Amino acid sequence: MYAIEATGLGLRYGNRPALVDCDLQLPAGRVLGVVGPNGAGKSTLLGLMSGLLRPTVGSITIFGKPPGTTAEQLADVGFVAQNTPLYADLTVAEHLRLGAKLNPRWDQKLVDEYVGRLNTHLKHKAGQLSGGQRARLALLLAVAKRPKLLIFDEPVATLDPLVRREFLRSLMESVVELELTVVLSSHLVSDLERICDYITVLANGRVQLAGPVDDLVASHHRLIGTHDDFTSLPDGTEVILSEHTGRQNTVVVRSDKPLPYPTGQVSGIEFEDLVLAYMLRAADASVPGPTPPSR
Ligand SMILES: Nc1ncnc2c1ncn2[C@@H]1O[C@H](COP(=O)(O)OP(=O)(O)OP(=O)(O)O)[C@@H](O)[C@H]1O
Repeated sequence: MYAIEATGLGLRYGNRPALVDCDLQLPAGRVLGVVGPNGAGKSTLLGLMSGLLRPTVGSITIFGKPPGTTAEQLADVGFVAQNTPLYADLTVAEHLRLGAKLNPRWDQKLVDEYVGRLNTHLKHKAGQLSGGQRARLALLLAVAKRPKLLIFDEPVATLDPLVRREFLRSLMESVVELELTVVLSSHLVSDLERICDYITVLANGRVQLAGPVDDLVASHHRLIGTHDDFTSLPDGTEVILSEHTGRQNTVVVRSDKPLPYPTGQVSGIEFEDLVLAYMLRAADASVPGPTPPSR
């Protein structure tokens, strides 16, 4: 059974589609990064996973059950919305007491162990905390409810690079120690590369690319040469992006087979460039990009 399985998932706000025909399969214990430009549908997808939103079409299950339908299912999912929402007038201690009251699986032992890492006083109000302290408190509240799936919408967007690194490190520690499945959205592709083993690139409300990071990186290549070098590509090669500078032609292609070009003309592609290639293709296209088969 997958931790998350979505088939033909879609959601419209009125007449306006925000997410179209989304297929997704994420095994348990994995970390999925959801990336895409503003308005791509990331928050919509995460809202559907958490059960805050209901699909207009298609289906989604979390550990085999529709999200947000039973108390047990709600306890399975920890969701931290954009901007790590906390109660500004409540202290850190009050947040933790509230969490203990509201969550049947609350892990006080874990809280006692982790609370020192918040780097703040328990009497401080959430409104007085720095972005990094808020993010760490939101993470602690989310993991202490002992969910099986942890969902973060843009958890690090407002943090400086050092705090971001520290926050992501804490997150990864929790993932390993508590055997969590995690989904997080971000514009910061380099952060996602550090911690994700699965990726979904969204643009125009559609999945442009999805699957295990290592497989996707291995099946994409960069070709560099003149325009004439790549007029006919081997069967099964899909052109993702083609760019020209002067006489030089740079082409990003997808192919599961080795390509018959000399070293120097063909090379691997960095994760960040791969994601950007799909985002650029979707931005350039007058029609929405394809929804590739999920793995
Ligand atoms: N409550 C809403 N009512 C109407 N349209 C909405 C609503 N929420 C989102 N949308 C629209 O749905 C589309 C997808 O929005 P969504 O918030 O999922 O994108 P996103 O990728 O999370 O964007 P961002 O990176 O800016 O947070 C956008 O066109 C947005 O304007």
